[in-house]
Amino acid sequence: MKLINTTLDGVFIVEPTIHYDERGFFVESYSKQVLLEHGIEVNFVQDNHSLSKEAGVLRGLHYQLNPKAQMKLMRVISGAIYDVVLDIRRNSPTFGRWFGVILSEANKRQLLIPKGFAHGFCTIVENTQVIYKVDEYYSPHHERGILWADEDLGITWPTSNPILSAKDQNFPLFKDADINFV
Ligand SMILES: Cc1cn([C@H]2C[C@H](O)[C@@H](COP(=O)(O)OP(=O)(O)O[C@H]3O[C@@H](C)C(=O)[C@@H](O)[C@H]3O)O2)c(=O)[nH]c1=O
Repeated sequence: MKLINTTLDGVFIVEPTIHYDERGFFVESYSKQVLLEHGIEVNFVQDNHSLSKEAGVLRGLHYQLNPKAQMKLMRVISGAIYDVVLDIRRNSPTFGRWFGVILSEANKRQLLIPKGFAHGFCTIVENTQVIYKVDEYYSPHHERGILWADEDLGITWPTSNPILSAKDQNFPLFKDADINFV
């Protein structure tokens, strides 16, 4: 398992070593030790699992405000997503910049997302299942979002006509978003 830097400080692609044999494969899907070797100390407390039935389901962009902000470790166990993070740390040199990567059942890549990022993904095949760890419990009171299609962000999603929840259709633009990360 190795961690690959991205264009956003603190965001890593986690590339597992996949051991294929005649039975199938074996992979270490999480290693606390590997994260510690990179100076990342995290206590994951909740695992989430979602199914998106169609290609073009877009969930996001989501975050929880401090003090309930979440680090997330995303992976895909069936299908594929385009996974996107947006830097919402006001004093960051990359504030307002985004990064995207394909996570799939086939590549088994994971995305490690620190606190201070909004996050969303769009499925690129049907019946996509995503599993992720978070280090803070769900808190509806701290839940916030940013409109996925905000032109100021310039995110190149795989579709211009995604399937969205009612909640995700009504998030504010980035410039109006409620953000308490420094
Ligand atoms: C996120 C979450 C939702 N729920 C409930 C609330 C609601 O009734 C139902 C569906 O919630 P949502 O519509 O918010 O689910 P979803 O749109 O999949 O939300 C997720 O999107 C991705 C992009 C993320 O980054 C996650 O942190 C999370 O915000 O599940 C929980 O019980 N616990 C949780 O941790």
